[in-house]
Amino acid sequence: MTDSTTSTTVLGWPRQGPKRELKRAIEAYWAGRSSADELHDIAAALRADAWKLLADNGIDEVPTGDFSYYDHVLDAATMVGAIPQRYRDAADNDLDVYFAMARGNDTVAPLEMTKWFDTNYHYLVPELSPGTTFTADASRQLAHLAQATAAGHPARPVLVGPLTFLLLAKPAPDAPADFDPLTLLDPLLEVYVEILDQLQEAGAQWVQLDEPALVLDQPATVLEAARHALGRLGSAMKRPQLVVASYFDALQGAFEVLADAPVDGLAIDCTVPDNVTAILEHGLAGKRLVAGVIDGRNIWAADLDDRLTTLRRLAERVDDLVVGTSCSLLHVPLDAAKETAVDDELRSWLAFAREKVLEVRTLATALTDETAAAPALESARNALASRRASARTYNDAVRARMAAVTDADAHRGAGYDERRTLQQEALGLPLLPTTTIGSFPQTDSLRKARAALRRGEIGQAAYDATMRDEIAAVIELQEQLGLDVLVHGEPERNDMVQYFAEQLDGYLATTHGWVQSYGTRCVRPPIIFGDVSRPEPMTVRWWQAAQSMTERPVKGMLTGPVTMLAWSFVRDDQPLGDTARQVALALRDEVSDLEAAGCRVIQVDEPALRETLPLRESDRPAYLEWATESFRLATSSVTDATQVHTHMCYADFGDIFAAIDDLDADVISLEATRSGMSLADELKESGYAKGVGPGVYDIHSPRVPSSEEVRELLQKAVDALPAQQVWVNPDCGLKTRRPDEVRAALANVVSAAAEVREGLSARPTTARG
Ligand SMILES: Nc1nc2c(c(=O)[nH]1)N[C@@H](CNc1ccc(C(=O)N[C@@H](CCC(=O)N[C@@H](CCC(=O)N[C@@H](CCC(=O)O)C(=O)O)C(=O)O)C(=O)O)cc1)CN2
Ligand code: MET
Ligand SMILES: [Zn+2]
Repeated sequence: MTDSTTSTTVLGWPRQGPKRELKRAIEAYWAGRSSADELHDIAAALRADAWKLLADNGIDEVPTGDFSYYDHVLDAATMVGAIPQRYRDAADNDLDVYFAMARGNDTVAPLEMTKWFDTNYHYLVPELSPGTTFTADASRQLAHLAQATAAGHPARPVLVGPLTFLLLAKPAPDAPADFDPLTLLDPLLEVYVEILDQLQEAGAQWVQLDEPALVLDQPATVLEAARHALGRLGSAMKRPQLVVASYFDALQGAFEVLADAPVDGLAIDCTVPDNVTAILEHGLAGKRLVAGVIDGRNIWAADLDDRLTTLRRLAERVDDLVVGTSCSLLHVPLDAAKETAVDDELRSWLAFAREKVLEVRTLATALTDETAAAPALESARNALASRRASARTYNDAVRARMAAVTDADAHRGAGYDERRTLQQEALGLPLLPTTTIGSFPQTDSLRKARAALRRGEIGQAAYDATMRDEIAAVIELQEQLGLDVLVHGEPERNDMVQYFAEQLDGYLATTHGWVQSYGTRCVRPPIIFGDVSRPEPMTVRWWQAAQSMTERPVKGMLTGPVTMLAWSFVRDDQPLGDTARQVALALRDEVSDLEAAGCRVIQVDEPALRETLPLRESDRPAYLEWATESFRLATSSVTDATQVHTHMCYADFGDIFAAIDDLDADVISLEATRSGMSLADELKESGYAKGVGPGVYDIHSPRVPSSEEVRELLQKAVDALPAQQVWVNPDCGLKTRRPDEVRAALANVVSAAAEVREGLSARPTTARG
């Protein structure tokens, strides 16, 4: 960096590669089709390409160590030696121990996985206990740093910070339940000190410590711990300069802690106006500011004039200004220019990771030399003007319909008890009814058929026939297994959000826009660019096909409005609640059409309801209001005898039981296995009184649970809850599992349900059917 130009960086970068090469390499290693060395080579080449792309596009300092084989929180756990003994015993080399923690193996279940703040990225929850001894292992960080340095890139290792690490961790199974991981702060800090020493020794000028947990509502004790932690790291004898990064929301009280800390820089999310105000008001006491003015989480080309104004104001207040992204670009796809199926006008509105790098560069250039940046600023201005003026974002019919929505539209006719009676009459289900969450394995042959259709190698009729065959096989399997409420298996879906987005107006699906969701699993979040409506039925023919093959009820299967938003890139030009209502009305049409076709059980999945909950408590009531209302708007057109199901997975449901109740769904299935069915007690305490299926089969692991394991979990559920309330189902859909795993696991689920049912009928007082 020279004095005359403003420096640039990004807080992190997508890991999968332009063609998801990392995914393929890791899955090949898992399948025994390639060696660890082959995996390491492919990964190293992807890192080299990524850093070169950054450097070629004017990024001065590249992030390193954020490139993970599975998850950066798991990497942090490994780095500090927080590896529970059962994983050390479960494999004979470090890489396989790592993957055992991530996804389990034949001998051990994986760590719990949950959402990274309010994103669709998932991390593995570190397990800590009073006996945890931290040990430093910076080998990964050192190797990546050495690789970048050798390639000539100024590099900045990125580490999950010690506070966020502890705040995201949970007590190990053998720890006292009230054990607070924060009590381990001091020993953990000593390990960080050691790692910082090693990184400095290896030539790192700067290290980035990610502390996004500081944007959550934290009690004074945690802010005090933050002060203490940064004090300790800041006073380390030998260390690189430290930049502490926070993102996703306003820092509020934590701002002062950071501004006062004896560290050298702060990376602050400057897409949050409160954060900019705090910097302008209080300054940063001489620290470097990595100003995160480019949104790392959405895909709209930025208003560069507006961003430049912000940067100029910041530049007056801080001495050392670096232009950057608000967070890691992990959450956006790589390259909008690759979306050649999108017309030029629409594509000009988009900025994926590569385009965001160019925006960062343009802003930095403009700060010192506006003439040099003028052409880029001008083209950004044009793109923005074209989007703002476009008729494609506006639909009169949708607007008129939104305006006509009444309160009654968002409410069922009768109350739950009355509906329950009518539904039981219509469906005649046994006690502890068994069902699945919707998807059956997405096999290679299904994906190949879809790819062939896309390439024009087969026609629509042949494709549909393949899907019908699959539906027939899935229906037959469920009948053989003895499940009570069946599903068609979702073979036709590439993804539960993208599939619907492709059929809705106002939505744009991408071809190459992959974003990591967890481990090697990726999604292509579609883009809501305009008013949303449903031109024609989306699922009815698949449901009809399935129902024509069986006497048992088949669930209609849709993705709910909140999840459609949460797993898409959303408009930034209208309130989220308005977009949610538009999607809800489109889904309402589908719900009505399913019911008209004879469907009596309709599931509308809302797995993203919890993750979309604003990080700050003060923003939550308004969100929950529009979120629950839009779900009810989507589902309330049906008669009382039609059973509405919903489903949610991997979340702490504790803080949203009231909202779950507000959805007024007749039955909800929830993930519960990895937390050992502690959910059942929480449900009991909450007083939740509608149908509920706490999951008894962890579908995120290839492990097949034994019938005994399932029975124990289910027994816990019926011990806590009235049996007539309880449904039996896996934690989530089965699309990521292999057919043989699914058959074996579901057989155990069904037999466990039968055993528990039998046990209950031996004690008739607890089981009124
Ligand atoms: N959007 C979303 N978010 C979610 C979930 C979800 O289901 N959807 N579930 C939770 C967990 N997240 C998940 C995310 C992804 C996957 C997943 O299985 N993803 C698949 C891709 C799914 C997909 O889009 N499939 C397409 C494209 C498949 C593909 O890779 N095709 C090949 C070619 C086909 C071939 O020859 O194999 C290609 O395009 O290169 C299809 O089936 O049509 C993967 O990573 O492998 C599962 C769970 C939370 N968040
Ligand atoms: C991530 S929630 C998934 C729900 C969906 N119906 C499925 O089974 O795949
Ligand atoms: Zn799920």
